[in-house]
Amino acid sequence: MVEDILKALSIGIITFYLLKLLSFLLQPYTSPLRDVPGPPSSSWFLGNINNIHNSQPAVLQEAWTDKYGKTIHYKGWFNRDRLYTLDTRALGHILNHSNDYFKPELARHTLSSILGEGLVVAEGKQHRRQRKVMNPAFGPTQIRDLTDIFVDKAVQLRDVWNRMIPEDNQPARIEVLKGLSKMTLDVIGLAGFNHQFHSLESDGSDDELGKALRVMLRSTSGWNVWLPALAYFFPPLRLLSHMSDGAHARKVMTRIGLELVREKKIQIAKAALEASKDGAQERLHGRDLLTLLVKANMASDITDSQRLSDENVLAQVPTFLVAGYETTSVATTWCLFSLSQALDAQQKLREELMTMSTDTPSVDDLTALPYLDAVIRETLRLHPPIHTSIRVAEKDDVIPLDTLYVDAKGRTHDYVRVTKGTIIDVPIVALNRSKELWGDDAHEFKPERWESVPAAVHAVPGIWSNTMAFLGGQHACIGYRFALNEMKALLFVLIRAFEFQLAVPPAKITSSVRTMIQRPVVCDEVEKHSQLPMLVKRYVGS
Ligand code: HEM
Repeated sequence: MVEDILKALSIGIITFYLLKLLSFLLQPYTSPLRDVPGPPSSSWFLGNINNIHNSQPAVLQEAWTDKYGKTIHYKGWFNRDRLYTLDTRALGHILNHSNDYFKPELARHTLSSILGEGLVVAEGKQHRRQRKVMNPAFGPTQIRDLTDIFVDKAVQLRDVWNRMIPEDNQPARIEVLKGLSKMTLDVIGLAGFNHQFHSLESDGSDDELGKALRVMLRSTSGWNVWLPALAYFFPPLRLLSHMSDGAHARKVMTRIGLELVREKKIQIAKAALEASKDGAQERLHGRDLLTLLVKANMASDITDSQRLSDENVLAQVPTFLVAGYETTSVATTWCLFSLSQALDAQQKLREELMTMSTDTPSVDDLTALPYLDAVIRETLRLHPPIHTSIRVAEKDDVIPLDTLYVDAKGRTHDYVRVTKGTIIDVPIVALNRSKELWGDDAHEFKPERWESVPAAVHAVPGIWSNTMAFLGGQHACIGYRFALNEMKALLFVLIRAFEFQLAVPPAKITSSVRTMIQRPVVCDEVEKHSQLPMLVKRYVGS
């Protein structure tokens, strides 16, 4: 009898999984996307994935949309249909219905094995809860309070580069990405947790948290992401992934993160106690993101059900580090690249910055510089560090379109239908460079375009400046004000101090492929990974 039940149960389970596998493999024949125009597949196993991975971000997709229209489908793994659209209405729908469109589970699993269940990984109710408690720490007033950290660290970087230039001011060859990365790491350490990485002074090689971060970042690229991905499908492999360097680094980060969170809690409780004794205002002046987050989470005006668990608070430590440091250094590096290709713009910017009589500007000084603002907007439009995002439909849905398409059977549609499980690309760089939106010069660096932008770009569903650089909707970048102020401080200090030229012919600079972040690479030195060698000399006036 028991044997029969076990047998029936096994057959049931096997049938269930076989049916699931069959429906997975049959998706190309059943998907409503099959009649949407799109390129032919290159292989049954990889679909068009390899073509995409072997080309510069969005270049291939741009050729497809030129040929087949704004809304297309292409083939993913096992030839499964994926949706790709530049239609701003469709993208607005996807980004603003974050309960119906999540990050794919595999991506979240891989990310959570590195970052924990922080804001980047959380979805649905959990995401809303985390975001609500975290939003105040990233408000305009709070970021304004961090400006002196941005400026001090920019000045420190300036002094490091200054020492590399000979006295006779012959241009020094400086790999600017390295210095900018050290600067942004020091900034996120101080502004994020009041932690000193000291990477600009001593390479930070002795700092335990810095070491752990470097290992964790290595584990987010190349072959290292395959182990957590495989462990997702074959759970026994999770034992192996627990023994990896990345897992060890995560343990270190958890331990240090716990100490930081505990420290902040004690400080906050102490400040509250002192205030209750003498009725004075709370005296805690911690302005770093983690203090503000812990404080918001302990506040009496939120209910227990809205409070984050210690584990969720802790997960924000690697989340801030990973989300906030490389994105900003890469964006500033692309800005220096663009300014080295547009020397008139570099000089115009310098002249504007020189009108300020201070070396250490306040946030109001930085905000009062329109050309600086335009240069940053143009950089993030043309070189958004994150080039594409990705979502999966959590339910069958009908996505409205602004631009109609004609399907393979000659029928016209003003919507596209997706079924649960369909993967959708969210094009960031492709939309930022769309000629239809920005005009024929969309691929050129022209800060002047921000004096009057085309009306069409108002339809872009991005949170900032009619671009997708920081995405839009409920998952839009929480740190965008932080990043913009940091970039402004860096450019203010560096462009006033130095003149920048490329140290290699511009045609040799390309963008990394197969990486989530678009990093500059010298095409015949790929073994050195990302870098931007520049010739830097002091600006001595004209
Ligand atoms: C130029 C610099 C930056 C760029 C271009 C950038 C871009 C982005 C983008 C595109 C996303 C959405 C990712 C997705 O959902 O697929 C995002 C999310 C996020 N960013 Fe940034 N970011 C930058 C700087 C920062 C900084 C400085 C911080 C923190 C100090 C930060 C923290 C975050 C967090 C926590 C999220 C997840 C938000 C959520 O899902 O609710 N970012 N960022």
